[in-house]
Amino acid sequence: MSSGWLYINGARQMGSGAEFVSLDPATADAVWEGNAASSSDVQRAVDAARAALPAWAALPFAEREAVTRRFAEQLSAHQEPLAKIISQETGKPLWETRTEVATMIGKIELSVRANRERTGERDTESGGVRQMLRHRPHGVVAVFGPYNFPGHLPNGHIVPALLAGNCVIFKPSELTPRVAEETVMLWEAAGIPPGVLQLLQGERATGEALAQHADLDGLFFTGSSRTGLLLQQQFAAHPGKILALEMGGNNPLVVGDIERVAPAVYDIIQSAYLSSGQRCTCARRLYVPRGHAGDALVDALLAAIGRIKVGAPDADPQPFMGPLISVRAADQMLAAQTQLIALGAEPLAAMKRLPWGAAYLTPALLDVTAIEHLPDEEYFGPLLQLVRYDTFDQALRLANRTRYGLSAALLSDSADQWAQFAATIRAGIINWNRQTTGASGAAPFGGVGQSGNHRPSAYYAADYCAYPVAMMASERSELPAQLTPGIEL
Ligand SMILES: NC(=O)c1ccc[n+]([C@@H]2O[C@H](COP(=O)([O-])OP(=O)(O)OC[C@H]3O[C@@H](n4cnc5c(N)ncnc54)[C@H](O)[C@@H]3O)[C@@H](O)[C@H]2O)c1
Ligand SMILES: O=CCC[C@H](NC(=O)CCC(=O)O)C(=O)O
Repeated sequence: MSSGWLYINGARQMGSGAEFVSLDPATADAVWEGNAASSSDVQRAVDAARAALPAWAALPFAEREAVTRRFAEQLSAHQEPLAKIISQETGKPLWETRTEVATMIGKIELSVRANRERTGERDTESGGVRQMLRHRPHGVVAVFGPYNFPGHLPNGHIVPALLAGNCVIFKPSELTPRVAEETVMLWEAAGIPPGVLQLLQGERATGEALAQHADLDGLFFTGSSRTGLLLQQQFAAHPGKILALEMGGNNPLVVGDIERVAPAVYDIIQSAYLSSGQRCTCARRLYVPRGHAGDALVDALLAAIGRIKVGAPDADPQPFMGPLISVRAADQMLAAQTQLIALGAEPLAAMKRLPWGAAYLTPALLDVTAIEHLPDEEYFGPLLQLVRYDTFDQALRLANRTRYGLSAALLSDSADQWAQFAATIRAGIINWNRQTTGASGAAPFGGVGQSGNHRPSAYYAADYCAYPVAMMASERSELPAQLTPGIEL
């Protein structure tokens, strides 16, 4: 177990707030134990960031880029230990956390490219006037991370923010402090200057103290819509601060006209149960036509669900699904299932707790067709709701019946159905014959409705990390050939 620290002004130090612990969800062993950052720790971190900002922002881009590239080297050198730590603290199988670390490494190159392409410089001249486009960092920004990708998703804010010249205060999820600590150690080894990247561990109180700090210039958040909406309300009084919200989804997956059942079943499983259903892009609602073709698909899906391997994250051979992040999260999923059944859902495959740990659940498929008012909730776990439909138009209408709008996918052999789907569905990520999960870091990543605030991340993260400055410049002041009417000199 690691004895936890904060990282303020280039030094590791104990927090002076409340004690908290992070547990391995597979074994319930403590993984990290330490003290949260108190409001005075938050104050010291903000002061150190403010002091470090002028020098960091003034560095040539190439020098900031060099630090991020050294961080990528550190990640490569520590790929396997970091994957093991992520697996231990989240319960995700090792095969999956290895891809998470690989994605973190890939993020550096993508972010350098995105910075140049989306927030680079432009110089033109017209009639003796130079026109220049520059981008400036916002200043001191906070990054709040979720537990489900404790390495990759905060990294997706931190790397572009640092490249743009901001100083970052990182507040990871209280469920994954150990991963954050390890990541910051790699930044330290990469030579990040004191005050430029700091780590404040803690629960909600630390998050609130940081989010509400008067000297913060912005906050980049990935997490639940519930927390995101609270932050949105707090920031409403501060239009000068930048707020980027990447939030949840209640994502639909529609099955149209298909001939081959097996690839569709595979895509459904990858959509609904990947990461034990703990991805913001996971499909939560599955629309399948009534009739023989739909029945055959549901039968094949049920058979495949029954064969999904759930097991210890480090087991050999590897399972597809590990435990959920915590016993509490598993309890909440079981409660959601009970509630849906009480509303009229038919459990085709009921979610069950597995005997080898209270956070382990089997994947569920509930037929919710009979529920007239289906709750528009994100159930963040391995629970897929099946709706049988009569017409494709009806399926699209139902799919759009959500306040969220993150991801959506269509499984269909029909190009006409795809054209209709792509034109009708309201979401930031829309796929055809591909799973709803596994979005590309080389594209913008964000959603509409309560999934975000129109500041998409991934390739477009560069946009919210800097603001544009348009300049027009002449070497000296000149009188125009003709004065504006009404002026005499
Ligand atoms: N759209 C995306 O890119 C994306 C990606 C991953 C996860 N998510 C969403 O994240 C959720 C799962 O993550 P989670 O449970 O860690 O989210 P969460 O909202 O509980 O926590 C996210 C962060 O906010 C902090 N926080 C919580 N309450 C706070 C408050 N009142 N004030 C300030 N900070 C506070 C937490 O400590 C944590 O660091 C799901 O809803 C999922 O869909 C979205
Ligand atoms: O849980 C939410 C993120 C899921 C993941 N999305 C990305 O990785 C976006 C790309 C990026 O940020 O680089 C997914 O779609 O599975």
